[in-house]
Amino acid sequence: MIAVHSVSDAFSGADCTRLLDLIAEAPTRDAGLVRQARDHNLRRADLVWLDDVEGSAWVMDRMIELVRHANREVFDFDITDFAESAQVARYGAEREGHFGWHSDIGEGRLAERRKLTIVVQLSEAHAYAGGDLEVMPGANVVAADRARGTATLFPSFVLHRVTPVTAGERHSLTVWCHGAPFR
Ligand SMILES: O=C(O)CCC(=O)C(=O)O
Ligand SMILES: [Fe+2]
Repeated sequence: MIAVHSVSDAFSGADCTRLLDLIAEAPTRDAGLVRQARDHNLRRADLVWLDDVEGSAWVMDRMIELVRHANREVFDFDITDFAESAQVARYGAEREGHFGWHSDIGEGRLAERRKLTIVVQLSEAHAYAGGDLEVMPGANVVAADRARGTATLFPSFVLHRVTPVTAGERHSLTVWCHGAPFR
């Protein structure tokens, strides 16, 4: 089923703060830890992979529970694993952080097996202007709920984007679920 599914309060405000604090403490000078997206026209964001962040295992535990429910109730996809690290992205107004229209299913051993994408809003909605996550499950564009702690789930093949941040900064958590290719 092609759907955009929203779960409010997937994370509490305290959870969001705890995760952002972990990221802030991470040794960002380690070149392997904070990576820049390569094509700056498509994407401008700073990325941290949670696999590199000590003490963040609880985040994936929560995501697994969330997906278990959502997949049973809404998607019913064949999901077998979480083959990639979760990612925290920061989109800042200083360079109009954004991510153009794209599908998460791409070339590559892992990206081609993506089935479900989950994005959690880690910032307060009023902490930034622009920075809307927009999803296009059909002819219409659906704007994700900006409320902090809300999780937005959609099939990974569905086009989506993050509009440029024009003030403040937006943090998001993205997790992918994997399985046999769609057929
Ligand atoms: O930050 C977001 O809201 C979306 C991130 C995204 O689309 C991705 O990492 O593929
Ligand atoms: Fe994406």
